[in-house]
Formats: sequence, structure tokens, C-alpha cells
Amino acid sequence: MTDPLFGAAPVEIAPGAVHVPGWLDAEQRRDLVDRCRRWASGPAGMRHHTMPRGGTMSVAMASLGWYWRPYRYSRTLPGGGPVPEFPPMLGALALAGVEAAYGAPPGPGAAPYDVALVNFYDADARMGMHQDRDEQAAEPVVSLSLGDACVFRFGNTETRGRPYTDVELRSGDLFVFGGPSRMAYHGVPRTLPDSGDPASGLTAGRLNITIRASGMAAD
Ligand SMILES: O=C(O)CCC(=O)C(=O)O
Ligand SMILES: [Fe+2]
Repeated sequence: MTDPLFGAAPVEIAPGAVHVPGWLDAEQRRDLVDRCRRWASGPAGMRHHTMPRGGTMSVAMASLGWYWRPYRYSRTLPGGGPVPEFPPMLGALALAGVEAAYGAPPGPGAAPYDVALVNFYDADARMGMHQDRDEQAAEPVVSLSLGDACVFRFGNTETRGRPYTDVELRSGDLFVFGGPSRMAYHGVPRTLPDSGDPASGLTAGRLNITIRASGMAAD
């Protein structure tokens, strides 16, 4: 199968928020789906976190590097065990993603990428509008999508509502948001079942990996 979008030009959705369609090639997509399966079978598995008001997230999530649950990071799993290590290959992908989106990699003083959240969406899962604000570093968030496409709603830094732009994120797409868009509200109002990328090895559902710099010291 060909990759019609492979090598497509970056599209700026808002200042500092850049969508690069078809950034991952077929082999990278397969490799990442494979790795997500291994990460998901780790000690913490994929969890549907409970929200502070008692609801349960429809998205299942695994953490690498630091353990995230609403709304903070910790160095250990809830049972006290160590958090699975942050895979260096995700750090390298994040730097390459920033360069693909902005035309230059992060500067020499940038905080290192050290945490990744792996999200799995079944056909009914969605994610409400939120800010990624639990990190203490200003580095851009680097997002990779695999499997079914989704509607990704990218908004503004002030409110959960309009103005926002709906972007379709497909398997292999890169989305980077930093600078003036780092604190923009964003969410996934729906996925598009059966729109996916069976050749990646994911025959149903959507995976999203966000790679972030926590800005926190490990010890
Ligand atoms: O699934 C996505 O594309 C976005 C995920 C997200 O916003 C998050 O994990 O904070
Ligand atoms: Fe987010």
C-alpha cells in the first residue's frame, strides 16, 4: 500500500501548533503499534483513570517515565512499584517531531523529553477538552496517532469553547503544540471507527502517544 500523505507539508493550526500528516512511515507505524502492545502489558497496564468528581475516563492509558493520573505525575505506580522506563526511542522521535513541525529541534537548554502517555480509544472513547498542564517544563507536546482516525479539537488558551479548529488525525500523523499554544485546550470528541490502518497491526481502535518533558527531577 502506498502512503499518499507520506512527506506531506506541515500545516499550522494555531501559532505553535503544527499538524504534519503522514509523518510516520508504514514500518514506523507497525513498530510503534507493536511497542504499544508491549508497553500496555507492563506492570501498570492500561488503566481507565477515575476523575476527581468520580467519573471514569473512557480512554485507557499507560504511562512511561512518570506515572500520570488526574492530575499529577508520580515517580511510582499506585502499588508502589517503579514506573516503566521512558524509552529512549520515544525521546529521539520527539526531537525529530519538533524539528519536522518547527524546522528546528529544541535548543540546547531545553528540558529533556522524559514521559510518554499511551492512550487507547475504542469506538466509543473520547477525551474532553483539557489543557496539558501537569508538566513543569515549557517544551512542546509531541503527539503521534496510530490506527483509526479521530477528530482532534484544538482550541484556545482561555476557554474550553470556541474558537477551536477540528483536525482529522490519521494513522501516522504528527501533531506538535508548544509556544503560544502549549496551554491551549484540546480534546478528542470522537474517533472514526473502521477508518484505520490494519497494515499497522491495529485492526480496531486508535492509539495516541503524547511525548512530554516533565521538567521534574527523577530523584
Ligand atoms: O488522543 C489525542 O490525540 C490527544 C491526547 C491528549 O490530549 C492527552 O493525552 O493529553
Ligand atoms: Fe492533552
